[in-house]
Amino acid sequence: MSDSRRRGGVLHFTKMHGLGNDFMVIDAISQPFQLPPERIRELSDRHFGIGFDQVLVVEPPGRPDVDFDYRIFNADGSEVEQCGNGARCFARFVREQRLTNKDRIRVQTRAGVIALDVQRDGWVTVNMGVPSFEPGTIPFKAAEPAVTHTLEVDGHAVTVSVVSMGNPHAVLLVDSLETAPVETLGPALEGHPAFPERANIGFLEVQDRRHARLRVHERGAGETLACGSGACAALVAGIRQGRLDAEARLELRGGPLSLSWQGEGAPVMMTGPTARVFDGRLSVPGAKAGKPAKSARGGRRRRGSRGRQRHAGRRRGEQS
Ligand SMILES: N[C@@H](CCC[C@H](N)C(=O)O)C(=O)O
Repeated sequence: MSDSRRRGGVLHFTKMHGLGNDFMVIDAISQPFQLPPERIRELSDRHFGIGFDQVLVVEPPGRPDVDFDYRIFNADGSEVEQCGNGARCFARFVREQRLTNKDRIRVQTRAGVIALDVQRDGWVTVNMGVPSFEPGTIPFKAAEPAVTHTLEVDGHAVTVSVVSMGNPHAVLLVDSLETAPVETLGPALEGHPAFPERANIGFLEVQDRRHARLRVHERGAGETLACGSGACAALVAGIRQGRLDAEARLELRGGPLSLSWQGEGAPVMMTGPTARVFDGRLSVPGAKAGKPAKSARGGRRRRGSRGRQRHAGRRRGEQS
């Protein structure tokens, strides 16, 4: 390890994206990681910072049956449970950094363990876990689970399907993505009192039983070009409303994802591409003074122990 890295003054990162949902990816196994929420907010800025929707952090495993711990921070600095597009980039990153050579990688998120399968063509299939419709799990304020719920927003009734993919989602069926009020209804529903921990809001236009289009206003990031967990939530909502088959292709603003869900109790499978954009170095003068970011749930997370050394092999600009 170089002197500057030992001093903790430089943070190495990699910029990646999954269908334009973009990330600052940090190897926190071979270097210390401390970015306070206000610094994440600054760095996420597309004019004054690096520009990203989420920060993804690779940590040593906290338990023996997983390969890594996977932490996620939204552009607003909040720590969250799940990021599907990020999970695919995570798999590519740990392999290219030679942190593992496995084709199947098990990672611990705040929402549980997910499995990442690297395909021969470089695409990654993620087992995103079993969706939950229990209001308390999402969390969502309702007496009992239902396929749809009605919320009031500015005096208007809005019908949503709510689902937890580890993180909270609401999905609205719309006639057209072009006229869907994503910019106004997205933020209004994200902060609706029925979602005590806010929510990601998907607008789903079903084309036929195996094809749909989706825009997502993400909690803590605004509208993004794609949201993997949002696509999973939209598939599940479309199936439960009788509009989609068990396997479907969802077209997001940044490109398509292939998804499948075999029904109640089964996990959602998501397959899509990843892209590595560039490697960078960041000066972090206050690194040692930083505190762990406040989570979207309001708690603070324990730092994992630092164990393994990385054998760095940096490559640039490769996309698959
Ligand atoms: N872009 C992600 C989701 C990231 C977290 C989300 N904004 C939240 O707050 O739950 C994805 O691809 O799933």
